Amino acid sequence: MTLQNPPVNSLSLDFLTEFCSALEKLEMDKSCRGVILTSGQPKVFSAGLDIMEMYGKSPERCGEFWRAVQEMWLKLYSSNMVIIAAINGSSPAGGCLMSMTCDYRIMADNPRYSIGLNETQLGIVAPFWFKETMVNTVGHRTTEIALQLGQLYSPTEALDIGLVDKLVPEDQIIATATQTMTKWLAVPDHARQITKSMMRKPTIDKLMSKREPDIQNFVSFITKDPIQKSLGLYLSMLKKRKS
Ligand SMILES: CCCCC/C=C\C/C=C\CC/C=C/CC(=O)SCCNC(=O)CCNC(=O)[C@H](O)C(C)(C)COP(=O)(O)OP(=O)(O)OC[C@H]1O[C@@H](n2cnc3c(N)ncnc32)[C@H](O)[C@@H]1OP(=O)(O)O
Repeated sequence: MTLQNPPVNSLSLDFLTEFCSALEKLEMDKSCRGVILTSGQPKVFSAGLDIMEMYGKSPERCGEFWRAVQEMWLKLYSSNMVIIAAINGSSPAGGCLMSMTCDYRIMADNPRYSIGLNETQLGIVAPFWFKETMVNTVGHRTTEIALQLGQLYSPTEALDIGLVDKLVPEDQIIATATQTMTKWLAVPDHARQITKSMMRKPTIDKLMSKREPDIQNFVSFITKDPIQKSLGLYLSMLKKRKS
């Protein structure tokens, strides 16, 4: 699957809805056992959640957006398929979350790229299921530091902490992902799927049992004046950086 939402593959409500529907089709297609997730945009895997969906929007719209974010996470994290992230660009925040739901992460070895959960840098807080996905990937202590600082890691640093599994030159990323897929698909599906579910079920069940309160929490947090102000400042910083 190639992410195509120019310019930076930000995860808007429309994009998430289309993504989930495409993933569901593949999930139901018995001939499809694995997916390589990559970006069709230069330099960026995904810029994370579309900040415009969280800024100046009505509570109803924010709730609808958050349900779509939950759905994307649930579909990816609980997929029966092998999902390999070919991270061919920067992957902050929601982009990092998306990568962490995959079974294996291969990143382009380019020091200009970065990956991590940088929410605190925007004045917002990574929800418990973002946090738990990171704990399940890199461990508790590393997550504690990463989340409080809102740390973005270079590919080499990300490899060091286990946030990604392999670095390769960018032009070899799909070939490496394909070779890796062959190795993963050599394992009998049922045994691998049960094992994957055993590892991830507690985190998935936790969100499933708290979906509505999690949406309420998000809406009440994101619509607060100081949070809106932080997001506004961050957006203008992003635009200014360009000029
Ligand atoms: C106890 C209480 C607990 C309560 C908890 C409850 C709920 C939790 C609440 C909130 C959690 C919300 C979680 C959010 C997670 C997220 O994903 S937030 C998004 C974070 N993303 C970022 O910080 C990335 C920002 N972007 C960049 O750093 C760069 O754009 C890039 C990705 C590195 C690419 O750089 P590049 O130079 O190639 O591109 P530009 O910077 O020039 O960008 C082009 C264009 O795109 C716009 N843009 C970039 N990122 C986003 C984005 N995420 N959303 C929307 N728009 C984006 C940028 O502004 C440019 O626009 P233009 O100037 O109009 O062209």
